Amino acid sequence: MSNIKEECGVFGIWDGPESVNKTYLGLFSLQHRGQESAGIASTTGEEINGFTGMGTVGRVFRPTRDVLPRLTRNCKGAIGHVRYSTSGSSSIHNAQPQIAEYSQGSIAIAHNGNLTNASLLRDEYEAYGSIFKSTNDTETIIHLLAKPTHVIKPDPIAHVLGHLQGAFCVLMMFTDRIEAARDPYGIRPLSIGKTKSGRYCVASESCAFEAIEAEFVRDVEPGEIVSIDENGISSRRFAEKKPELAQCIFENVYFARQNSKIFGENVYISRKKMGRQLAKEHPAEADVVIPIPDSGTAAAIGFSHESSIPFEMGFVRSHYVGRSFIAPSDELRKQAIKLKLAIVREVVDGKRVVVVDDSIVRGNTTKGKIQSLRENGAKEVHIRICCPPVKFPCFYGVDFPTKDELIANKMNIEELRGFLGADSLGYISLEGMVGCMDQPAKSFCTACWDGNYKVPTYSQGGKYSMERYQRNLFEDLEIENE
Ligand SMILES: O=P(O)(O)OC[C@H]1O[C@H](OP(=O)(O)OP(=O)(O)O)[C@H](O)[C@@H]1O
Ligand SMILES: NC(=O)CC[C@H](N)C(=O)O
Ligand code: SF4
Ligand SMILES: [Mg+2]
Repeated sequence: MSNIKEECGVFGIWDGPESVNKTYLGLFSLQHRGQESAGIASTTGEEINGFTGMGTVGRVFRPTRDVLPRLTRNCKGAIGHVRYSTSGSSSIHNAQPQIAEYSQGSIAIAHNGNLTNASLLRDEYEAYGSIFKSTNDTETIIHLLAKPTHVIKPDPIAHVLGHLQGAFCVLMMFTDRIEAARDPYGIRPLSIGKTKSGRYCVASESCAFEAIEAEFVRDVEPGEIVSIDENGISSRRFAEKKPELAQCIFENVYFARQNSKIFGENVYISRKKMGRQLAKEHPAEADVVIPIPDSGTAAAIGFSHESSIPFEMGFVRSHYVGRSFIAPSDELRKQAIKLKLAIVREVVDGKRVVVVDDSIVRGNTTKGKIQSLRENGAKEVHIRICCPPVKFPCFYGVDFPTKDELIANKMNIEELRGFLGADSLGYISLEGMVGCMDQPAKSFCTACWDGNYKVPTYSQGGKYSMERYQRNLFEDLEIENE
């Protein structure tokens, strides 16, 4: 498995008793963004109920648990979350949506992204006696909302959002509405959809709308708060949109599903364009182009179109192994790569093969598979990668490892080619990759490739920076066994 960890996914809808089932379906289609825990919270208009569990959506909400019907009773609206931990351990106490009671009533909160000042804020609140029940960044938002000097502000939510730094697409559900907000840099995606009956929903990716037969309306603007309730939708700002956005282009390269529209562009199309660009920058003399599925597939099609080298599926992917990078340890990641990708000998035997993938992070996937291609008779192996070498950590909600673990920091491209056992290795250029997007380069974050962190990073204490007094020693077991 890869060492990249998935993003979280959020979904919210105000559609009466239908809301819970639609949230379940929405989360199902966002499953690729996080498989550690899942949860749904619903409101009756008077109270908020919720359920979270470790594992995938289907597992947490398995029919024998009878949770969905119970959450549906008198339901007016619902929000949901799928998590891959980037702040705090992978434990049930960090699963979302998190529900709390405070002086203004009940709140449920679901968050995608990473707050870079959460640790600082937590220090401040703990110094005044606040007790946190989780060890993630998200709970900090609830404490900010509950602060007596904040509840009396004309718009407490806008005020509190103004205190947050880093990446946040956050859904806050109160008994009478959902408030959805996106950080002023627009780091993570968040879109608005509309059901056939005219009810509104929000989701991390537009692929969730397809699952409930809703149509894509537009993205939530960076710095915008969208309110969804019985009367429909309304919008206000908590901050101006930054003139230079920092939309995570890694969403387009790797995270998002290919039928989603991310930052205004279809993911499949942008990946295919990147594949074409890659073929222009690093052509190869070969007989066949094969992708490392799933995320390398669209880029490989683009490479094949541009180079006129036939496209084949030389690897088949087991759909009974989840997206590989979610495994909690390197050993399990490597094991999962073995189980996940098998080679079709008939495609590669005696051939000069171009292998296209979206990224190399630790090199587990590429290293593991090149050797097997040789064993299956490939005459030559040319690796082509659809993003530049990943050299810098991400502090905005992608759990990239530390700098030292990134293979591109351990060796140069020629050394890496030798290490991987390839005949040639070519990465798309940063300009080439960004140039495939419709929006100008300055709209995107590219920090993990060029170290240009446009958004302040403050606390860099890592994933466990708020787990000061206790660590969940059974994190791995919890993921596996719940
Ligand atoms: O260099 P590494 O550390 O191995 O990480 C990079 C690999 O991991 C990801 O795939 P993954 O299997 O996680 O997801 P996918 O099934 O969506 O392609 C990515 O697409 C690369 O193949
Ligand atoms: N990847 C994410 O967006 C995770 C959200 C939040 N930072 C958490 O760790 O729970
Ligand atoms: S550092 Fe990389 S992964 Fe993180 S937000 Fe920026 S582009 Fe995305
Ligand atoms: Mg992949």
